[in-house]
Amino acid sequence: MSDATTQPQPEIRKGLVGVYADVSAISKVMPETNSLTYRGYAVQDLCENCSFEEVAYLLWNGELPTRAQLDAFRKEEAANRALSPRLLKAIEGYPRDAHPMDAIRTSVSLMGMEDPEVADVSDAATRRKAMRLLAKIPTAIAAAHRFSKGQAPVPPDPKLSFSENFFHVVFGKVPQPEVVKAFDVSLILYAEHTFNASTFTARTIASTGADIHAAITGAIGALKGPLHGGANEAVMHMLKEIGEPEKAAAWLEGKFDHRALVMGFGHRVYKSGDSRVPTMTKYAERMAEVVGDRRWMEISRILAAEMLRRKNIHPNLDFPAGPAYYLMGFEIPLFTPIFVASRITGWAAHVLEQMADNRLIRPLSWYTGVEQRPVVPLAQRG
Ligand SMILES: CC(=O)SCCNC(=O)CCNC(=O)[C@H](O)C(C)(C)COP(=O)(O)OP(=O)(O)OC[C@H]1O[C@@H](n2cnc3c(N)ncnc32)[C@H](O)[C@@H]1OP(=O)(O)O
Ligand SMILES: O=C([O-])CC(=O)C(=O)O
Repeated sequence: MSDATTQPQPEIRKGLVGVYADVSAISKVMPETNSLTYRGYAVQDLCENCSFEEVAYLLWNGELPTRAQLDAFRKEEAANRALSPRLLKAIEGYPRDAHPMDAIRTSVSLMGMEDPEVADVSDAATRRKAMRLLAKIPTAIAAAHRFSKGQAPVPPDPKLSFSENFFHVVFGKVPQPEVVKAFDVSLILYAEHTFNASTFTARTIASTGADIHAAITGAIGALKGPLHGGANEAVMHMLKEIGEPEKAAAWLEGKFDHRALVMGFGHRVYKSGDSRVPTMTKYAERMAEVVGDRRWMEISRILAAEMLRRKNIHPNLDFPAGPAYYLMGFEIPLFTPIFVASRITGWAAHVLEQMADNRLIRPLSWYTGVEQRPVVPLAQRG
């Protein structure tokens, strides 16, 4: 019998809208004030005063590092950046046209098979594995990207900061400090955001007792979707499709006519503005000045104003991040992998938190299918 024939249907919150699934001490989203804190620090404050490495340390340890703690953290991260020759060879063998998100998902899965502590799900081993993932993910993203273009990978440089090294492994050079700072800020803004879909995926996988590589592989799969992390790529495709500021309003009107989604707008939790957008927009504007191309920010400005006026919908972080990465010189398919390189910090913090006080995540479904019925043997099914 279907559940519906025996009992009244309980309240079902489709998409788990508004459901508190657990407690967490990592970050807090306050939609009523459009604000976000990591371990009690406002994200804007962290962006102006800290490096991405300090924020990674904060997310994993609960406190900002002292100078000595930061030096040790940086040293360990830098020392773990290289990939094994076997992993590099596997990456070289990926299909040339594979999406970089599929490539990094597969690379993280392979890192798990190679990791000497893969089966150890203790807190200490999971922290060491999180560090190895943080360090190796940029190298793996860049290697797949370069192989796909017929270029040799650039070995990571342990003397460079996390953000400098990201540019180094992708392009073979580090841009001016202003560009590196804008990139570092984007990583801080992308690092953590409570129980979003990919983080919840990571926690669900960790709740089964599986290891962090399994959890992060699943999280990357969840992040790829255009309703989540994939939106930063979709935003840039949209801006390029519009092409010129004069065409933005008419283009949007066409979307309204078809009730289509406009990428980079809307959010499950923030309904009156994403806390991270003003900071990211400021740095995207700086990139437009550095590059001397205001077109994308001008189109963005018109879209944001019209979306607000016509639909009362605000942009989310992916909206300014897309053009910022484009202006920094990244190819569009690298945008969501950059999100991975940052969010590994938040994901790992949640995996550790889930493991520290675990209960298997297993909700219920309300059955609405056909009534129970006998199996008709194959010979009698016609
Ligand atoms: C880093 C991140 O992951 S941020 C999210 C990135 N994703 C995107 O930018 C994709 C575009 N946005 C969306 O698809 C949605 O806003 C989501 C998935 C982010 C949030 O979805 P929900 O919380 O389910 O929003 P919900 O569907 O309730 O939206 C309320 C109304 O606004 C509309 N709406 C929401 N976002 C958009 C949008 N981007 N374009 C047009 N209309 C929108 C919905 O259609 C809905 O209208 P209705 O009441 O007439 O049906
Ligand atoms: O919180 C969400 O649902 C999506 C988001 O903004 C993020 O993961 O950064």
